[in-house]
Amino acid sequence: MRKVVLVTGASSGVGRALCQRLLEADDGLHLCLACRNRARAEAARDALLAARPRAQVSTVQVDVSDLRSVLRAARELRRRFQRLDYVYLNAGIMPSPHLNIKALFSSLFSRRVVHVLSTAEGLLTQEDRITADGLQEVFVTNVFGHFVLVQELESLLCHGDGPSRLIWTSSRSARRANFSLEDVQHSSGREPYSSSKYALDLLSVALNRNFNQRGLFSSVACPGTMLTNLTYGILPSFLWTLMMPLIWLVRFFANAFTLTPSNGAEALVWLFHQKPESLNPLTKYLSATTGFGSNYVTTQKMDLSEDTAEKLYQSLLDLAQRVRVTILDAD
Ligand SMILES: NC(=O)C1=CN([C@@H]2O[C@H](COP(=O)(O)OP(=O)(O)OC[C@H]3O[C@@H](n4cnc5c(N)ncnc54)[C@H](OP(=O)(O)O)[C@@H]3O)[C@@H](O)[C@H]2O)C=CC1
Ligand SMILES: CC(C)=CCC[C@@H](C)[C@H]1CC[C@H]2C3=C(CC[C@]12C)[C@@]1(C)CCC(=O)C[C@@H]1CC3
Repeated sequence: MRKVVLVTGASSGVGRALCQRLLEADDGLHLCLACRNRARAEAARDALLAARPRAQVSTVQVDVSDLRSVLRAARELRRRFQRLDYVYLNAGIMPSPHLNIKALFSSLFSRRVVHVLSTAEGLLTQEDRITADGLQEVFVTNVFGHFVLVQELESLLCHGDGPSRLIWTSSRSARRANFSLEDVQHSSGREPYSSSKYALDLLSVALNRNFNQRGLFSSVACPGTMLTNLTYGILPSFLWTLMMPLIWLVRFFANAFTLTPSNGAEALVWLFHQKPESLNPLTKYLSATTGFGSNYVTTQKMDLSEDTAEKLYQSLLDLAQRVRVTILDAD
């Protein structure tokens, strides 16, 4: 039977490159591209099939920031499939980023330069907004919409017939100091992106605790810094092009500059090939590229407590319950 792999945010960037690399490794897969824009999803599907005609590629429309759309997509997936072997929870946003140029320059002359250039600590803030469901957009897109999707797909993921896998696209910029259990949506801070990535690291740990016995395993990967629509929102493409000689030099010291989405997909593809029991739930798997352009996977112990992970999980369960009631009342 063909393995079924669902990828959110498959229409561009690392999600699209991941699909291409998965089919290069095994064109006997069924890939389902979960995208918010139908035309971009179809274009990605056509390009994948042109390169691998033997593969099966389908699309499903989902806007993970809109919970009605998530419920609709999950219903459609339950209708189409009996099981999902892998779900890549990859769609993500960083809206209206502001790069602190002064902090960037001073970091270039500090001893923490490699750390700052790998994590963007102290360099970036964002403007968040509230969605029609009354939730913070970065939180709902990067974390909560995916959480509700996983809940809705439970019957396809916990089927008792071998393990299923969740693989989250996190980030090296996930930072404990930017997350608070009292404000899980980061409604009162200026670093919602970092907070959301830290929240999904916690969530992955909690999902392992609650679902491993039922055959569902969750992992967290970071693709490194790549040139995608997300990073072109931070600086325009011509500036990236101008900085490229400097970045190639920096890459000899900072392995996080994977630069292309295909390089960035390294850890996500590597995880696909691993036995879930062999993975550490408290480890983040990082794509890395050497100064000479070779890709490899490295690991980082996540800076979190299992107690906080469980508390976040419980608060997301509560929130999901409340939101469902509101949606059902309105319909
Ligand atoms: N670029 C980088 O350096 C890094 C990126 N990441 C993470 O990688 C992931 C992919 O980003 P990347 O490839 O860089 O950027 P892209 O902007 O190229 O890709 C983001 C993908 O998410 C989709 N998406 C965004 N919002 C929604 C939504 N509401 N519903 C459904 N899909 C949505 C986009 O769809 P559409 O095509 O319609 O816009 C797109 O396919 C993100 O989670 C990001 O945080 C992590 C570390 C570094
Ligand atoms: C000289 C040089 C390397 C300049 C680049 C400066 C900045 C534009 C980058 C430095 C650290 C980068 C970074 C990201 C974006 C680009 C930088 C701020 C991310 C925030 C992209 C999305 C992530 O998930 C994490 C990345 C951390 C590092």
